[in-house]
Amino acid sequence: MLEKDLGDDLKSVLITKEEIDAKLAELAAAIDEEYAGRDVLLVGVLKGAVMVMADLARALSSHVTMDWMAVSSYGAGTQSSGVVRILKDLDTDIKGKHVLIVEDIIDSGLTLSWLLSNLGSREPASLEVVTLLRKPDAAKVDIEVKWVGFDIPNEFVVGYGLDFSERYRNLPFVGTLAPHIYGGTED
Ligand SMILES: O=P(O)(O)OC[C@H]1O[C@H](OP(=O)(O)OP(=O)(O)O)[C@H](O)[C@@H]1O
Ligand code: HPA
Ligand SMILES: [Mg+2]
Repeated sequence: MLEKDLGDDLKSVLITKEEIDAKLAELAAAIDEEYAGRDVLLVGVLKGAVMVMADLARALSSHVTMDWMAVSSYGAGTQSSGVVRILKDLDTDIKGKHVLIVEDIIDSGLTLSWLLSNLGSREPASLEVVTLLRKPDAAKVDIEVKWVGFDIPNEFVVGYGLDFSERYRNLPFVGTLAPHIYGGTED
């Protein structure tokens, strides 16, 4: 799957496109069951969640609407700064709506923890989270997440929406970055 001419930028493929597709179908079935007969507003967290949102939304049978929020805590680095900034707010008033936050990754959990309290204060009827990836060993805050695709090791990953300095988002799989790209040490 390295046909996109990545040279030696990647250390390994962690999750293949086929594994992502199968997992999203599984998550979509569980989400459809939970929201049966109810409208759900999917809130995608830009930019990383674009691929998850696009593929998950198409796998759902529920009536959904979509909105987007852009926040940033990483800038160009590989460590969360912990300081969350709103770059784009929702267009929708979520009061009384069933809101499902769609994320690509929960790493330290700081972004999501902040989002949950921010969106929670807007009085949605319900507020849940679906994330494709989570790094349990990197958690700095405890968050309850209803739907998790894959728990992964505490390594910086790219692809399927995830970037390093805005690159690699368009890879169809999730891979780990070679240390020489981000200045880490070989192991
Ligand atoms: O759990 P945390 O340590 O807070 O990290 C998770 C967040 O970091 C990434 O976003 P980023 O700020 O890099 O923006 P991007 O989606 O535009 O790349 C990712 O998409 C999550 O939103
Ligand atoms: O491992 C990661 N890769 C890319 N972006 C991220 N944002 C949080 N963690 C990561
Ligand atoms: Mg990023």
